[in-house]
Amino acid sequence: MKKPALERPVLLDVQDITRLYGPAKGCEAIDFQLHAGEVLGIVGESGSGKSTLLRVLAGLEAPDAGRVVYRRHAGEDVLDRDEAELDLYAIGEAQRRALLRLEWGLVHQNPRDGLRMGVSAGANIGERLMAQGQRHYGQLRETGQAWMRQVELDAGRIDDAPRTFSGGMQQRLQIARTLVTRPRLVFMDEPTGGLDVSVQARLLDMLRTLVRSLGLSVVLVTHDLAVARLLAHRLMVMRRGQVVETGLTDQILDDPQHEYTQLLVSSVLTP
Ligand SMILES: Nc1ncnc2c1ncn2[C@@H]1O[C@H](COP(=O)(O)OP(=O)(O)OP(=O)(O)O)[C@@H](O)[C@H]1O
Repeated sequence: MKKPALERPVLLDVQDITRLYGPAKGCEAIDFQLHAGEVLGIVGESGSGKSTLLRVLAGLEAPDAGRVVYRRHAGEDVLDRDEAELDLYAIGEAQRRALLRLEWGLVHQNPRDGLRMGVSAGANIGERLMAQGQRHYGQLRETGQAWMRQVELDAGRIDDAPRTFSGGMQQRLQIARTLVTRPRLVFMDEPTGGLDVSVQARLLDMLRTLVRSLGLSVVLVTHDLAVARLLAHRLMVMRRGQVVETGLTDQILDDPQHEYTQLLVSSVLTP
């Protein structure tokens, strides 16, 4: 049987991260650890600092203070102990970019930010594999089609450009493009935001299946508590740049302790 996530090794160690644009604007003194195979949901109302924190964690924006440490070989064969820990903003820009390309994945809210709209769906999926060194055209195409089926897209449209796809289809393609390389760590920013409710529900269902079957380690930002409930093992509630409460998802949503969390939860339950 699989170990519960909290007993597994730490993959990401976030230490006292601060990135402020002004008082209470951004994120302040954030500390947490993400374990391998765990989905951590960061929730809070608009402007609470979720996306700022995610950008810092995902290597896109340096913090004013604090460290983001990635334990690369957590739980696996450690071949190179020297490289077991990477301090995200102490390593060079080139190494950070390589990490993002080869070992991490990022799903943006808007698929346009994560896809190349003018090249084919197949090329979008194949590109990250090629960055990992795969060159065999037939295999890239086969993997592309297999992933299109996995995210419930018509594999016959592999040569079509994503700009000819609907918003929901584009988001599926972005997910396929991100997951095809089997990233060890995935960041998601409102992955179902901006879509129709019915499209959202199907996408969420698919995401949940993928997250479970691949045993993904995910940091998920969402303002939608239903999304958090369905995907996350653990939640971190943010308000005005600070964490006000953390805990197991069911505990937080069924028995919120902080006044702000109580308000968030009750605002969803009250019609
Ligand atoms: N690049 C920036 N320059 C100046 N202020 C910023 C910048 N990015 C974010 N902010 C401010 O920081 C605060 C937190 O924004 P952030 O986008 O992190 O919140 P959020 O919780 O993700 O909200 P939303 O769900 O609306 O995206 C907001 O007041 C925002 O205006």
